[in-house]
Amino acid sequence: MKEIISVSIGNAGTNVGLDYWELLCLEAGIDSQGKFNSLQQNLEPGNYKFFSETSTQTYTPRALFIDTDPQIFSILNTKPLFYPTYTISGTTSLRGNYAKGFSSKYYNNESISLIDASLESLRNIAENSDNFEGFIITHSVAGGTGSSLTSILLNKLSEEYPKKIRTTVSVMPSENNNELLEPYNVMHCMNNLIENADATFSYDNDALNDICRNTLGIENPEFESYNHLIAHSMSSITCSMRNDGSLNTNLSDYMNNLVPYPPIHFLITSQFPLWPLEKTYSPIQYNGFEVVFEVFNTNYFMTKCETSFGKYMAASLQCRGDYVPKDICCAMSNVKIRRRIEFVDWCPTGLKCGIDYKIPEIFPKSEVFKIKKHIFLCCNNSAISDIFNRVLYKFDVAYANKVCLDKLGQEGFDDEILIKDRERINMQINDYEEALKEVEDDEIEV
Ligand SMILES: Nc1nc2c(ncn2[C@@H]2O[C@H](COP(=O)(O)OP(=O)(O)OP(=O)(O)O)[C@@H](O)[C@H]2O)c(=O)[nH]1
Repeated sequence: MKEIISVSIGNAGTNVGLDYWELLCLEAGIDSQGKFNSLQQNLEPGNYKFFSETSTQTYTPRALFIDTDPQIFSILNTKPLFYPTYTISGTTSLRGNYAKGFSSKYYNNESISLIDASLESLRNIAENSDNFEGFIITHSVAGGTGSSLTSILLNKLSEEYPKKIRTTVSVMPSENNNELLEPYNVMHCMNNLIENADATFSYDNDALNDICRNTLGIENPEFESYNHLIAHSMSSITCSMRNDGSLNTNLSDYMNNLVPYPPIHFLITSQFPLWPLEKTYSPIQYNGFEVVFEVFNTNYFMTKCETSFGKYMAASLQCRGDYVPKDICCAMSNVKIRRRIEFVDWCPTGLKCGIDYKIPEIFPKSEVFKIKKHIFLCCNNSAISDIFNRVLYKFDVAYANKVCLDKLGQEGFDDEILIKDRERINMQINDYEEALKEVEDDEIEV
């Protein structure tokens, strides 16, 4: 079992990261002081791998928090669970301007010292690990800090740790966001994710909003509810790594099972059931077939894209809780036909499944019930190109209207850079179109 280091960048990244660790602590029986609370549950030793242990038997998350905004200190100061030295902050937020984070003016003074300090902390965390496998970076692609520092750090990590796996949990913006610089932030950041991340788990605030309203009945959902959903999903991504599961037991399994070739590494997730806590009657007990069938329902996907129009390149199911393996196997073969799930013909991995018999935890202030049978889907579907099309569309509108181009120019971002970035996003969309094409018989090597 290998260690994974989590890095949270910017405001959204920090909020998501904190929720993720809160859930991991609940699942590991570790309290807010980092102490194991034996009253909570029986623990498997593997659960500790994500934490480092001190001589006083205190467990500390292998986690680093980075923000340009110094406010991060006041949030993390109240949380003794985390090492104070692993909170790196600057003096002022980038106020939604990616280019500022990269510009020589700012970069020389502040970004570079933030990144240097972050790399130093990561070296310390890595030295205190037996066999760390890689990184999970939480961030938003739309914020100034979440987009720029993530891009710079990914680049540095690929130089310093070329053999370690770099994954990101990336929050895509809502379609209705009207921040002027956002289209540029998103475009640059997506380019860097294409180049320097090995796998990106994508979440978007519109899809999370729909789930909160339509499934959980929350009239005016806030970030807190979105972040709980993302944290639940992250807990499922890593549960078999923490609990000695049978599928995706480390990050390289995710790569092998879900990423057919490097740029096609944008993954989407869904989970079922999400039973609203406020419902007056207890949750329906779904059977194996029902959970597998429903988890492919587009209503539960945490990224807004038309999966039913796309094709799957690979998909893996993580069953969590009280399952009978035979029921799941039957459900998997039936569901492909009944849901009309189409896989590309050139990728052999198809649909895989693992079971973790531990029932997932929920937040103390949860929106959902604790359910005995939970299922999580992580997949690579060509419909994710919808996101890249939206990125391109928003960029084209902003660029055609010369929105804030002067601000980008002041930071050294000229037309040439912007057009090059645009081209790369276009190539990514073409890659997804290519992926949909069927392989001719004479192209198949025997
Ligand atoms: N899901 C989620 N989205 C958030 C949260 N906070 C902000 N966002 C979204 O993230 C984007 C802004 O990113 P932030 O993380 O706030 O900004 P930042 O990366 O800290 O960058 P600067 O503040 O510009 O320095 C917008 O699209 C927001 O809608 C959060 O807690 N959860």
